Amino acid sequence: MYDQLQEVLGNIKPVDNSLRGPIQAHLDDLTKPKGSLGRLEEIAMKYVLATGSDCPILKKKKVFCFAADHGVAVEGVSAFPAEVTPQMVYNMLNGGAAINVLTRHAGAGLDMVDIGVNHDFPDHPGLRKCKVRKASANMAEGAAMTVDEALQAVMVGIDLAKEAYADGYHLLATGEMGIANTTSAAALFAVLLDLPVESITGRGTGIDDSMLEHKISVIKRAIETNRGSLSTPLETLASLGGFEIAGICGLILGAASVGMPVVVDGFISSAGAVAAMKLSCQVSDYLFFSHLSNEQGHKIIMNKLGAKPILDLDLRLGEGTGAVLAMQVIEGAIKIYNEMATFSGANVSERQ
Ligand SMILES: Cc1cc2ncn([C@H]3O[C@H](COP(=O)(O)O)[C@@H](O)[C@H]3O)c2cc1C
Ligand SMILES: O=C(O)c1cccnc1
Repeated sequence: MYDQLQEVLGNIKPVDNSLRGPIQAHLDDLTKPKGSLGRLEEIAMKYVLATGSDCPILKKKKVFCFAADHGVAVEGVSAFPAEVTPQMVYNMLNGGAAINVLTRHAGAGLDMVDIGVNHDFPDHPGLRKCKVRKASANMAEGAAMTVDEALQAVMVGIDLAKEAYADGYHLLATGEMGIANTTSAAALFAVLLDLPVESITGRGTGIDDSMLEHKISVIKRAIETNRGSLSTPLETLASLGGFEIAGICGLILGAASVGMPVVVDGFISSAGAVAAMKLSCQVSDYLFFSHLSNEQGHKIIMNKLGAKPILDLDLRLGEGTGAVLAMQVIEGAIKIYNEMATFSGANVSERQ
């Protein structure tokens, strides 16, 4: 499996920056003052570079919402019990969660992925059964996953991205559900981005001051406990991550390896993205960060990555909710690129 991952990493190519000039010339030729569509123009530039096509297509889009349980939940780091993870997966399969409403609104597909929930789900057309194990282990007492399990979860994400590409999807988004996963995400940021734990640990589902202090101490203990196995990004992901975060990392790598852009949701999905960025320095060319999460530290993380999230709506939910909203902004940017009239008179069909 390690060889398969290396092959995928080898297939992630830097975008062709020689296309920047012609793309900018087209944006400047659109019937508007130069630069007046602001970030929409940056987004169009990024999407066109990522796909490498002067006539970009953005029609089929899908959110993959990865669900998993976390052993560290027993430390009392979330405002909700672990049982909420499978309950929310059922809610999502029944169409009643926030992500269902927003994917319907956006005309996007939604696949739920059980990659590590501590529950046996019946078959359901909206559920991908890809469980690696029923919950990660408590990272405060040892590695959350073995390296082999983390690799398996990364490969699940890679395979789903490649399958979506083969099915004709143009844009993917990440989402997640897993009680206590802001604890894992914060631990990963602290180690992978060398940031102080206090600066990137937030209230998640809404914990109070004393629980926040406790959460910070649990994360510090997890980092100390796993100190001997944090030397590579994959080892760090295994020691401190979770199955859904590893799956998100894989989805990003798989999509980038076939030249398909991915929208990264909030705080937790960003941890999967950081792991992917540590495994491949080219992958960021294919990533859109959907929104600035209201979770403490996300701004510090975005600044450290030099990333400019598309939206800032004080969201702090996850599931892929910000990502699917941002997909619609990206769609607007691509319609602008493809459909506006130009000063020089060239229209889309002529460019085709
Ligand atoms: C009902 C409910 C729906 C959710 N949807 C996403 N999350 C979000 O909250 C969790 C992370 O926060 P923490 O680390 O504090 O547990 C994740 O499941 C995340 O997706 C939810 C949480 C709850 C309770
Ligand atoms: O931004 C997120 O992904 C997030 C923040 C808080 C709780 N759950 C998810």
